[in-house]
Amino acid sequence: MTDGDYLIKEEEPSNNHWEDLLRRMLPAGAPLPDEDQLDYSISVQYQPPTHPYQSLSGNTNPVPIIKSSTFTKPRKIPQHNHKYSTATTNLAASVVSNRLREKEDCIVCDARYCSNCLLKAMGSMPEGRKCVGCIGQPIRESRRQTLGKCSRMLSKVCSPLEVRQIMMAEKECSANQLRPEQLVVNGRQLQQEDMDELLGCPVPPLKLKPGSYWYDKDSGLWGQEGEKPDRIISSKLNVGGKLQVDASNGNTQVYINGRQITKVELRFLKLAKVQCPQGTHFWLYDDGSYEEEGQNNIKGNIWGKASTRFICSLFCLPVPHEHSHGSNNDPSTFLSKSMPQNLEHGRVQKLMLFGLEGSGTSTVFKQNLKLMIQSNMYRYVSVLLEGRERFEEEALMEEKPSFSGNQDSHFSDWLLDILTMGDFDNYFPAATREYAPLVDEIWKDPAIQETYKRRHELHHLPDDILYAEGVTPSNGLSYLDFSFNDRSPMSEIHDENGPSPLVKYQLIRMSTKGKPFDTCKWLDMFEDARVVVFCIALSDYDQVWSHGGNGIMENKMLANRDSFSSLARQPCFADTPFVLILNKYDIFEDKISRIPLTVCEWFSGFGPLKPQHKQQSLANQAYYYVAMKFKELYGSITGRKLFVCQSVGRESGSVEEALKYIREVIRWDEEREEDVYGINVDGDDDSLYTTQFECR
Ligand SMILES: Nc1nc2c(ncn2[C@@H]2O[C@H](COP(=O)(O)OP(=O)(O)OP(=O)(O)O)[C@@H](O)[C@H]2O)c(=O)[nH]1
Ligand SMILES: [Mg+2]
Repeated sequence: MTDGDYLIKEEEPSNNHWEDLLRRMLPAGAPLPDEDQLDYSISVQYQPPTHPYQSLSGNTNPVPIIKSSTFTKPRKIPQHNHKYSTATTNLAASVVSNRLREKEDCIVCDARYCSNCLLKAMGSMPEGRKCVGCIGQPIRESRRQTLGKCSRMLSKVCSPLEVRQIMMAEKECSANQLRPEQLVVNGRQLQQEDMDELLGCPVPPLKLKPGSYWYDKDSGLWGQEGEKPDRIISSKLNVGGKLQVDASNGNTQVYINGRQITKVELRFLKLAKVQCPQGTHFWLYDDGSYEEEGQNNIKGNIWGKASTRFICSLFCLPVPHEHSHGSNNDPSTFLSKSMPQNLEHGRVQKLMLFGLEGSGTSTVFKQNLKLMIQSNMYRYVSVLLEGRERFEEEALMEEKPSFSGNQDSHFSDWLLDILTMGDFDNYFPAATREYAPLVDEIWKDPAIQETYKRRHELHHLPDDILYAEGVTPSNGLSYLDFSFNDRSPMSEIHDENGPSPLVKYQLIRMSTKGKPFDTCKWLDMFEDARVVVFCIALSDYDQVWSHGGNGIMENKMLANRDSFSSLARQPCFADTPFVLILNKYDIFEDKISRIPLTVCEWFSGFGPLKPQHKQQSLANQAYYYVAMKFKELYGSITGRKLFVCQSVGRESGSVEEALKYIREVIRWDEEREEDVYGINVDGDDDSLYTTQFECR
């Protein structure tokens, strides 16, 4: 973008929309910062419009434009200054300004374009996001995952209808499809007509990558050559060669439709109470009914019970497509759909959570546990149960004493029983169940503990299981994995392939029991943290406490401040963004009218403005002030920007918003990194991110 572009914009009629929007987002009573001071990295509770996407797209000029009259000479708009950041509006509010800086790239040659050049370079996009010169050419394979997923920038440049058409074309036009010669099914390379049949069937294999696959025409089972089944597609397609007995590399001597099944499938069959001694040959039909070869007697239906579908999820085995069997509302369908997705993509973002005692850090952590545990609990359970079973088998074979040793607890047997009895709905009726006690109980099971001790022998076990090595929650360190299961209408306007892969996050809770961070040698272990989250109780401003139990009483907010500065100075977090959660907003709100904020000497400069409307409460102003104090402090130590949000630890919704805010911070930081590494190629010196370092 050139200065000329800004000149053009400056001639446009001034648009107060963004100012109004901003005013509503800022803490009530806070003055609209002057243009050189704009800084929205403070989250406030803001009610977004009901249709955030529409509210942005309906605006012909959604990017905030600063009135030119205040500039002495034409100059670049300091984009970084418009960074809205509210926890509650991860779309409408937080993204407005950096949209301008986004780039769209060609899915063939990777050339990148800013929003001004995009339409010129790509025209009407009959094959999706390709430069005009690249139309007709095959896409870059690495871009296949993103086909049909609208970027935020595109959704800004085009109308929703256009976006839909472009995305549809991008996904469906023939030039962008895999080419037949890239696929081998049951040992035979595909021809165009095979491809047409495979991709045109009612339930095609989604997200195909070039490679070799096996396909069981009778049941519809489909997998990668040498692997367990990965999904169930339409049956009876006339594609590929004959299914080979060793297609999935199984060694169980149990066969389904002529294929020797894998160990995990056998385990599943056993849990589903299917009798299958070695040497059994089954016929499995596409409706899930099965019989033993030559017996002409249907024995049951594999997918019939919710419990067996659930077990499939545990073992990452496919279940029939929801359109062909089962209902959308069935929780097990939900699980089975979401779970393999989560497992496929391994990147974990570590969030370090710190806070002095009593700041509500544990509450925030536990809320997150309740809120966010989805697939990970199942992953842990499944891997541990699997491991436990394996060790038990080995113990039996080697005639060692019983593996589980302790007969008192049979929790995992109990869990398996629930699963196989089919009444697990009583135990897991909804996705929002409180899993914490369950996790705890599984954790306490002696056999699981034993399995955990031998976890190095388990291949699929994530190394981050439940609690860190050698440190238990009582030592002040615990962690949990979660992912966000919400869908942003902006980033995924329509994705008929189902949800895109979820990013996994790991919330690591540290308690230093008031010890200064300089003395914590193990902090370096977490150098790769993606974000440092520091939790402070806002209501601490009038509290006194004894730091580290040394008997010296001091104001707790000052103790928080010192602890926070000590953390900000840690070299291992020199490049890690910091988010400050100002917790216990409810108590703060209640207290602030009775006890002035100025009782804390650090806040002696606080002078509330007279509220202009009802919602412009004193608490909001005081929150804003406290946030600014911490931001100044952080800026003076690190030269960087601190992100701040508020929360009420006891309210799960509030904690969820705070976590979403943290996710936005990670995204911004990622975008900033991209720019630091010079990935933007159109010569646009990007003030958004570079100046973030300068911003105080
Ligand atoms: N009213 C209110 N109470 C809260 C809030 N967050 C936490 N609490 C309560 O504050 C107390 C302290 O919270 P904890 O979760 O133990 O926080 P912590 O002391 O930092 O964590 P530990 O050091 O592990 O004990 C608990 O009684 C919580 O229920 C909040 O936002 N509002
Ligand atoms: Mg506590």
